[in-house]
Amino acid sequence: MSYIEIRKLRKTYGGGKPAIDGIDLSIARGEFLTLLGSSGCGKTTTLRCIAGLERPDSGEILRDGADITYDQPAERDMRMVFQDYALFPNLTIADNVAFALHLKRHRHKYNAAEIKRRVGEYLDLVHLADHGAKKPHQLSGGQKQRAALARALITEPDIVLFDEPLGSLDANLRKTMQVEIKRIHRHLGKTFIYVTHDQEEAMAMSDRIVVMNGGRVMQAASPEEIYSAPNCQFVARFIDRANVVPGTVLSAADGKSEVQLANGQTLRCSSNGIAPGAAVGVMMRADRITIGGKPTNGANALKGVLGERLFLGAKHEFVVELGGEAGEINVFQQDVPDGIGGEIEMFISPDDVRLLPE
Ligand SMILES: Nc1ncnc2c1ncn2[C@@H]1O[C@H](COP(=O)(O)OP(=O)(O)OP(=O)(O)O)[C@@H](O)[C@H]1O
Repeated sequence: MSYIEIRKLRKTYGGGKPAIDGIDLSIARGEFLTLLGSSGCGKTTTLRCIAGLERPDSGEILRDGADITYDQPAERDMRMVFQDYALFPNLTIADNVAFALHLKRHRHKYNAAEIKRRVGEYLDLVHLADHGAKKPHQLSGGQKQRAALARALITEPDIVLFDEPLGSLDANLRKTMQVEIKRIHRHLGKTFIYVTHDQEEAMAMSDRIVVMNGGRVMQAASPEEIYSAPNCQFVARFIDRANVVPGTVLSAADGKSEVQLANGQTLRCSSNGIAPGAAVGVMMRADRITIGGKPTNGANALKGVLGERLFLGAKHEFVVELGGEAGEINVFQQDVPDGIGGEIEMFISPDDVRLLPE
């Protein structure tokens, strides 16, 4: 039995379409789980139902097998970290962090000396030891989010919920805070449930990612699996904009297939259980395709016309026109091949060609 079990959770606001439409999820104790999807897909609603801030219409949420679906938020031993920090502007950072320890349900556990010691410990954990006496307006965005994190962690909740906590920080600070949150997760070993629309952030931080769309779970798997073995075209495209070219399966035997792309070229790949004759999306990650050079043993060859080149720093992104209904694909490569505007040859291993059902 997993730690948190969510079954057929549904929530509709007003009379419209369901915000979440039958969410099933199992979450292990100590896991770092990320709900990932574009705006409006139901991530925040799912998180708020787990926190008890929203009442689902139906379905259930179990914790260690006990039904907590309609428990009050304060009874859940969970704390939430929000994008806008929600710090009290008139209190010092130390008093903000200490705040929860003064609440009725925690008050009996701590005397003044213990509160001071704990506040010091948690300010230290988030690298704010020297900022306890300041007011929130004297801190940067990243420091405010660290203070909010310390405030959430100080009561040692079993589950910490994050709703786009880094959404208002610039790109560099986001990266630093991602590393910090990951470090704190490893250090504390608590269950972290994290919401973001940023797939890079989800990939970098999570033990497991739940890709959501239209109020439903599309795939729940490790970042590696979501990246290399998406279960549908939506997930493939959502994660790092995979190339998905229309094609038809020509043959399938012994787990191996041949697929014809919409421009007539054929590729070898694994069959992924899809029968001959089926229309499929053929996924090829941009970083698994090589333009030019010598093919490795058994690689597929593919022809196209080399188009735009975008310099991305560590690599280039090339747009290659495959022709006909096959459209364009993107290829990541460090070096710049000859022949922009001309026909080129590309190579991809059969293991890197994945068939996805229509
Ligand atoms: N309080 C509310 N009243 C009415 N509709 C709501 C409310 N909260 C969310 N919704 C709607 O429910 C759907 C899911 O919203 P939700 O906030 O869960 O999505 P999200 O994936 O977290 O999106 P975002 O990243 O934009 O926050 C959306 O269509 C949204 O407009």
